[in-house]
Amino acid sequence: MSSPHTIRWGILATGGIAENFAKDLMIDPSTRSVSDIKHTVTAAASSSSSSRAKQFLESCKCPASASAYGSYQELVKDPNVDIIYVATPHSHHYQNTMLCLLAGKHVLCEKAFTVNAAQAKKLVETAKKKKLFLMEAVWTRFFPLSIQIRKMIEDGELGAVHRVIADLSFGQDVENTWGADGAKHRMVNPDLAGGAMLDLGVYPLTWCFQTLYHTVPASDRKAPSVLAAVEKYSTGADEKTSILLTFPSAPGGKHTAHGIALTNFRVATLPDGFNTAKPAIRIQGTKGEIQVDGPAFRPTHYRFIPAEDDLDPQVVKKGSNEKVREVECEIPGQGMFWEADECGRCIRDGKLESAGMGWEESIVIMETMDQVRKQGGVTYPEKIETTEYPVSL
Ligand SMILES: NC(=O)C1=CN([C@@H]2O[C@H](COP(=O)(O)OP(=O)(O)OC[C@H]3O[C@@H](n4cnc5c(N)ncnc54)[C@H](OP(=O)(O)O)[C@@H]3O)[C@@H](O)[C@H]2O)C=CC1
Ligand SMILES: O=C1OC[C@@H](O)[C@H](O)[C@H]1O
Repeated sequence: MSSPHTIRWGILATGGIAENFAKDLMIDPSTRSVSDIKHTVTAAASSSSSSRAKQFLESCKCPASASAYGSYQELVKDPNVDIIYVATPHSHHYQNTMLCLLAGKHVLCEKAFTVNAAQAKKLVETAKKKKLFLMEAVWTRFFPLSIQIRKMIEDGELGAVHRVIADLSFGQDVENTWGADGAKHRMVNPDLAGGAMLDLGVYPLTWCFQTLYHTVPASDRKAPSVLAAVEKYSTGADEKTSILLTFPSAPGGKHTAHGIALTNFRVATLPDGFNTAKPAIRIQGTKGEIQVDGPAFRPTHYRFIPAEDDLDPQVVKKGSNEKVREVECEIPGQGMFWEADECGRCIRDGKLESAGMGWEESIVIMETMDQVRKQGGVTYPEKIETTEYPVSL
């Protein structure tokens, strides 16, 4: 057996998700039955200070040899780094990712990829030109659960898929309840491209796209039409966003399908939290339905409910459907290592983009979100919408 390929990560920013990601990189891949890829963290950078970066590396139990930088500019020059994980707020993804690419580093950039589609296209153009790997960090797509569900759809187990309903809502009233500075929190602060859609809505959109778009042959994929209802906080960021997508060419035939993506900061997907075994996502086909229990970003359980032969609504049936299949997909850690493994394999194999979260699909999703924002009148400051580089934020 050949030895595993080791990928050397640099972590750009030291906030909440950077910590989860770096800790996942440190988990032995054999615990998830992976033997071809290994990860190490060789550097981290904080825009506040090198001591913050050092403290971060220590708390994530990264190797003692890892370098701690007090600026992102220093990190991108480190020759011991292969790929950089960008974990800043949405507003900064374009500038930070461009910095890495222009310095010759591969990049995994947190969701939402950018503020708008124009920025996403520029990053892709740059990665292509510089022959570098680039991927939006939609970790959920790389869970075995997501891969299994996409395969079931591709294999026709659901028949013709006509509707997907997906929700990720936190009833948190962020602006008013997250302390005196609640309105400045990255989730609702327009200066940081906050808002329910860019922060949470990407997950219900991911479920609509990975089931209704990704599962049809690439040559048949067509962008959906978009209808949105959007309500805003006093900050100007969206707090309730409901999106109705019509996909012209859905899996299982040449029919249309509706994708309904819901996100909301005032009410939760389930009022009793995320632990209840209730669906946050429903994928409905002519042969049956898959229900995925929430939360939409890190689901661990789904059930397949085959359609009854007799769907006559006049016939009232009692008792349980014995053909229902419950599937538990355990996650040994936070679950961010699967997207990291994908980056490692792509870099090892000289691929610039991942088949699981390809450039074109990230761009189509950003275009969808551009349309939602336009319909809902959500705007962000020009300096974070621009494709100019460099811009100081
Ligand atoms: N995949 C997932 O499950 C999750 C993804 N995310 C995504 O990750 C990104 C970061 O989110 P999260 O870690 O929760 O955010 P945090 O606020 O916890 O961290 C963001 C970090 O970005 C850096 N930063 C640079 N400039 C700024 C600025 N002007 N304001 C605030 N922070 C700045 C800071 O690090 P430093 O001082 O070290 O430079 C800061 O700690 C977002 O894109 C979010 O959507 C978030 C949560 C979960
Ligand atoms: O990506 C995310 O998923 C989990 C949420 O807690 C977080 O706010 C969001 O950014």
